[in-house]
Formats: sequence, C-alpha cells, structure tokens
Amino acid sequence: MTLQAIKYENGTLEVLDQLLLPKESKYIPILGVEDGWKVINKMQVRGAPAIAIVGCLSLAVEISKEEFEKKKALRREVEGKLNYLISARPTAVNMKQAADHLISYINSLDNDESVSAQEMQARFVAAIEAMLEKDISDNRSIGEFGAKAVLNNVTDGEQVRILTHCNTGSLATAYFGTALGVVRCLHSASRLENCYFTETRPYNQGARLTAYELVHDKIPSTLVCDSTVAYLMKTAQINAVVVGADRVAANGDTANKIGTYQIAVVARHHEVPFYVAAPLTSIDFNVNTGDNIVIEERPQVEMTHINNIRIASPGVTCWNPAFDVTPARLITGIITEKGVFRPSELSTLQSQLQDHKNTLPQL
Ligand SMILES: CSC[C@@H](O)[C@@H](O)C(=O)COP(=O)(O)O
Repeated sequence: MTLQAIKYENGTLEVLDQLLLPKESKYIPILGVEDGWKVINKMQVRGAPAIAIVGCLSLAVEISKEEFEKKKALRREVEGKLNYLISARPTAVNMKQAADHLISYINSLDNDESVSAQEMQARFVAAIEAMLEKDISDNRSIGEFGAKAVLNNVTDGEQVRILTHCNTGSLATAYFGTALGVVRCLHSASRLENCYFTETRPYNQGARLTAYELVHDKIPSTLVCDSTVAYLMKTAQINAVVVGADRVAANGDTANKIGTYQIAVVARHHEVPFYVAAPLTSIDFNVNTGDNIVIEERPQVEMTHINNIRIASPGVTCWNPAFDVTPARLITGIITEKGVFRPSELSTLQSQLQDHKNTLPQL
C-alpha cells in the first residue's frame, strides 16, 4: 500500500505534515484557503503536483461550506482565492495552470444562463475533486512510459540501477509519483536492482521523504549524500537518472530541486541518460526558456538549522535557492502521461496539452 499524503472526502481535507516526517505521521486538517496557503508556503505539503491539488482542494473545502445566491459572487471569490494560492510558492507551475483552467471554467459556468448558482457551485467543486483521480492515473502512465524508456537501453531481463533526486513520490503527488512512479513500475516488473537517491539538502526531501516511501514499499534502495553523485556514477554503473520537474519551459529547460543541474552535468560526463518525469501540467509554454523561470529563495534558517538545532556557525551568510534550471541539451527525454519526448519535440505537445484541458470539465 503506497502512502497517502492527501486525504479528501466529502469536503473534508487532511494533509500529512511533511515537516514532521519521518519522526511523526500527523495529518493537518485544512479548513479553507488560508490553511491551504500556509501548508504550501511552510512546505508541510510540497512537490509541484501536490501543491496544486492541495491548493485547489482547500478552495473546494471553503466554498462547499458557503451559500451563494449570486453566481457573480462565487466567480469573484474563486478568482481572488485562486490568485492568492498561486502566491504561496513561485517556481512550480502546476498551481498556476490549475488556477487558469479553473478560472476559465467558472467564467463559462457564470456565462451559461441555464446554470443556477447552486449548480455552478456543485460543478466547480466536482471539477476540483476530479483533479485527484486524474493525477493518479497520469502518474501511472508516466511510470509505465518511463520504465519502458529506461529498459529500452538495456538487454532483455537485465535489472537496472536508477538515481533520483528530491522526493517525487506519493508525498509529492496525489498518489504513486512521477520519477518515483517510474521506480515503482520498474520494481513491480522485477527489473529494478536498486534505486539510489540523494539526501537533497537542505530540506532533505531524499533522506526524510523518499527514504520513508522506499522503505515503506520495501523497494531496494540506497541513500547517498548529494556530494556522492559523481563518484557513484563512476563506480556503480547507473543506467539512468530520473528526476521530477517544477516547471518545464517551452524549449525543455527544466526547473527542479536545487542540485538537479549538477546531477545532469555529471550524467552527461558519464554518458548516463538523464530523464525528467512530469505531468503535462508542469510544462509552461508561456515561458520560452529556463532564464525566465522565477527561482524561489528560501529562508537561511533551513540551511543553518536541522530540527531547530543550529549546525552552521552563527553569523554566517547563506544563499538558499530552492530550485535550479537544467538546460534542455542535458535532458535525454521528458516522460509525460502522453509518452516520452525529446526537449526539441515539446512544441508538438502543445496540441496534446489542449486535449488534456479538454479532459477536465468542458468549458
Ligand atoms: C513530483 S514532484 C516534482 C518536483 O516538485 C520535485 O522534484 C521538487 O523539486 C520538489 O521541491 P519542493 O521544494 O520539495 O516542493
């Protein structure tokens, strides 16, 4: 049984507090948008797809409790609150894509005179609830396409050694995961020899969260320090690197957890294929290249302290960017729910992105 970080049922939402993991598994009740914004901003919930799902579900929780006599009032509230949720963290694009789509949807319901205020409210909440199921099925497809791509490069029956970074599993998505979904698929096909994964300083998504998931699922795995990657590739014959994404630019440049770029450089040096696994909602066709992606900078205290204990010398100055951008030329393929694409093929995906939008409630 894979971990469930987001629990939602009939207008009630709880999220696993990822700041307490692995010491404590405690769920936080989310009573509305303000709670949703806080858990995202404090990184109690993190990972691009999970941020979007929790943000939108927090809105569903809030508006489910309200009564709207006028459709315009509902539309205004939805638009204002979605824009507020986008501001919780800037780099991952999934919340923004979800907000844009939901705003178009609420506008279309508002303009449709046959739809009452109550029906508009119910249909809007149902549209958000559908995101959960869609994320799970997209992750399964990403896992299958990714496993196939990795296995294409090895002989029949050979087991593979994968390296991943950060946390991209059930804790970062609705369920199953993206890059970690690929690892899960390889493992269930008995084709995974080992999954190596980095600590991912300073928030330690690897040591705390990926370790928690892999141990929980009994997947063969080894934790390495971030600084071990080059030596690992020299000595362990890694078959592929698979990482997630927070925002993929139209040219394929990819923003992901800090440290991803240096892993891609090392992978190229050692001729190891480097894959990005991400749903279509992580691709931002409005941004031409990675130079235009805003990189979030986090508080210094995340570097100087671990669990409130100071590890860095007092008075030191820190720089704590949460993400970096891997240039498209270092990326072998982008694994999506529609298949694996070279960065140069991304433009052909734009029409499929339109299909994806059409699978959500018809506008
Ligand atoms: C499926 S999660 C993909 C990315 O969001 C993930 O790799 C990552 O960088 C998460 O960063 P975080 O700062 O923990 O939200």
